Amino acid sequence: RRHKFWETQPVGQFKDIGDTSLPEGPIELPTPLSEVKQEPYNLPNLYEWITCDMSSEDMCNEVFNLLSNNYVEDDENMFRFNYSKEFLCWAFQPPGFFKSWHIGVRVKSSKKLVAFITGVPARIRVRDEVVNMAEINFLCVHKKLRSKRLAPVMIKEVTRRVHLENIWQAAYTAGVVLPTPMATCQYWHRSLNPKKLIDVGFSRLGARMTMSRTIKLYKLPESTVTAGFRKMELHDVPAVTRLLRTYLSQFVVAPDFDENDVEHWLLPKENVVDSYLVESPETHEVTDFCSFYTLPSTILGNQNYSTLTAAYSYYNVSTKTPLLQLMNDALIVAKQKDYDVFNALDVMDNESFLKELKFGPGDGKLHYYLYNYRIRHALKPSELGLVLL
Ligand SMILES: COc1cccc(CC(=N)NC(=O)c2cccnc2OC2CCNCC2)c1
Repeated sequence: RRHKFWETQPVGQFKDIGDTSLPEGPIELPTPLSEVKQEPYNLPNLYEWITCDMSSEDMCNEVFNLLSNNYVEDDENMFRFNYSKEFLCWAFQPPGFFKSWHIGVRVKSSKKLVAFITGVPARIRVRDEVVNMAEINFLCVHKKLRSKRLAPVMIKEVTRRVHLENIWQAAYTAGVVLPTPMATCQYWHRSLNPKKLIDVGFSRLGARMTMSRTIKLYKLPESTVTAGFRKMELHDVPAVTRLLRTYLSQFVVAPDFDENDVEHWLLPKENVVDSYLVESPETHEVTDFCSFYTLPSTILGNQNYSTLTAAYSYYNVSTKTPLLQLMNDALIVAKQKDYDVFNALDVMDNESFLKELKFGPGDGKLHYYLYNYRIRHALKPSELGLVLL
């Protein structure tokens, strides 16, 4: 019964791998809006759809609580993502967002929220085509309702609502292999608080290593080293947009950010996203940029700690400061802000600094997917310029 659902969907199928006769691009053509199913898909009897209005505090709380207790855990079920409420409100409401793409499932009787899925609009370039897509994320079914086949109907419903907005492609990631990854990335972790990471079982003491030797190994300077390194501010949006668009143009798949997108996704927001840039002291030109987003994890079953604070590498551009030095300054800032760990994928040019900055490989992979868009060969991570939350 592997992939019974995905075999029915317009995605690259395993049987098509290597079939060079199939053209790159959309798999199915758009249908006239009048032919898109007008009413929601049927849910099992006890459940009903709800469109989640994330501008409502109560709704934000319900979504936060569902995800906090039921969203993605690591392979050993020791940690669970714990996105903050302000992070979720930010993630769901970028420029041009559609409320109808914030989809929940309630129990009819109790009105309890038991499942969720979101889409946000994104212009994503694939080679030289800019495609209007939906970024699908935060698919979550309550632990008690797993294997009731709710996920396929939720995916079909968000697809239907995306089609109603005349959008026919999507991008998503998963820790599992589905038909068919457009890229498969390795994740890496850089310890900032090695003692806590070892205490909670995130890391293990290296062979022939003592704790004090390990703490010394990961020690970072108290302050950043690059002249002109500072937090990004609103007036930097045009310069950062130019820098980012030029940098991302080299990748096969990357967001087509404009100034509105940069203002939303990259302007620093407390406890959500941090962005820094290098402004040349001589010319006042913005030459480099680095950013990370804040995604804590609940530590499941540890007496001394309840939360792992993690920074996730977002978009980084180096044109003058060596990327190694720029990212070391990002580590220094993350340590100053008391993060426990700094995570990164081996996408873009990240491979060039991971080992040297003492990142260790994680125990899993993150697979990237496109919906209704065929890429002839899976991309190398270094060809991918897209980071999803
Ligand atoms: C440490 O706490 C965890 C809690 C849940 C899962 C994992 C492992 C994992 N699955 N990690 C990643 O997917 C990951 C590792 C490095 C960078 N980005 C990542 O995922 C991002 C992007 C995809 N959506 C989730 C966050 C770790």
